Amino acid sequence: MKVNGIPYRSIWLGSDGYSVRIIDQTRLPHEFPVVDLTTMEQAATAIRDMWVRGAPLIGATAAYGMALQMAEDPSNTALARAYAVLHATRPTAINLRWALDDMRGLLAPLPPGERAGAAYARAAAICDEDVEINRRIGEHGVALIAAIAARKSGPVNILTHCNAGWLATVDWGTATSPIYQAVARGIDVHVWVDETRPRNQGAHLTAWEMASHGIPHHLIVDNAGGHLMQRGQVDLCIVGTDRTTANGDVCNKIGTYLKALAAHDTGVPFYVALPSPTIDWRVHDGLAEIPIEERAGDEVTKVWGRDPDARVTQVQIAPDATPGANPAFDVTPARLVTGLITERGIAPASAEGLAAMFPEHAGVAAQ
Ligand SMILES: CSC[C@@H](O)[C@@H](O)C(=O)COP(=O)(O)O
Repeated sequence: MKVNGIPYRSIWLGSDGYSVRIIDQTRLPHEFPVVDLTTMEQAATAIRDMWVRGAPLIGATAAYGMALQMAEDPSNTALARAYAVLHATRPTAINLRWALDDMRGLLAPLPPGERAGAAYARAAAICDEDVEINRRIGEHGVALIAAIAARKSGPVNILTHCNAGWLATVDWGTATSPIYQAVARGIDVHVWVDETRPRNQGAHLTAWEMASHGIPHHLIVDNAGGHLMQRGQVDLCIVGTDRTTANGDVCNKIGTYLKALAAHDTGVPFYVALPSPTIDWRVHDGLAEIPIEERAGDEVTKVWGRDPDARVTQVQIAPDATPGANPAFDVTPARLVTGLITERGIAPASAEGLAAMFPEHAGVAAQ
């Protein structure tokens, strides 16, 4: 997508053909710093410390992390270590393991001398595939928005949680791709952006994306969604996911479940947009089986922002003696999900729905 008229992806290869360029998302929306990653360890830090985040971008960064390692040392020992270090960065998004398994499966059989070239080529292909997948998610999802627009006057009001925008993927986003494509088709949309405490990905990232593209939007506190749904001010919810089980349970940013409950109670359609690498075909019970990342408590007790002197600073909002508890994701059971918007079409959130959409995985899912 464009930033000040210049097209960007969220990750790309440097002109030296070796270093990997990312946007340090911890500094948005106040700054737009582009950072060079030149070692596998830096790629791991970028994922762990959330310079890059969002399930698809975590996977793409891990793929390039493997490539950086192969350029430095293509030995079997280094390959195994890179897999282990990158895999340990964040536990919930399945795209991380998907990308690492893909890279290791490609690289391990090759002679070490061929590994760096193959790794860079595959990492680039993973990025290109992600862009195309997300473009197609948008093509399927925009039909939902167009159908609502056809039967009402005024804008289609869409609520989204966290950032499942282009910054969370390589381009387009998942939840935002239908929105960008609706705007491109001239459909009148308005987006309710959940601030998404504690890290405020909605306030910092989704709001920035919407503002950058001139898309009408309002930032709302996480607690406002249910109220807006009760009053008929939300036509549609679209969120992303970090891991979707073979039976359609959706693990996404903390607070997603509460939005799904409110949507269910008020009859608002609740859709989840996902690229197929976000499906964990081996997992059937999201609540029991998906590891939920526990992050530092001070992400809850402190907030980042820009002060009146334009300094980006952190302030404490809780007493010194109060510890924060910070589960970063929750699981929305499939029964609360209206549909899964994938690159192949919109699937019912069920084992049957997903197996029919992706029959090549049905064998794994049944095990
Ligand atoms: C297309 S991104 C889908 C999810 O990764 C997104 O909704 C989300 O929860 C991101 O969490 P984050 O902790 O910022 O990595």
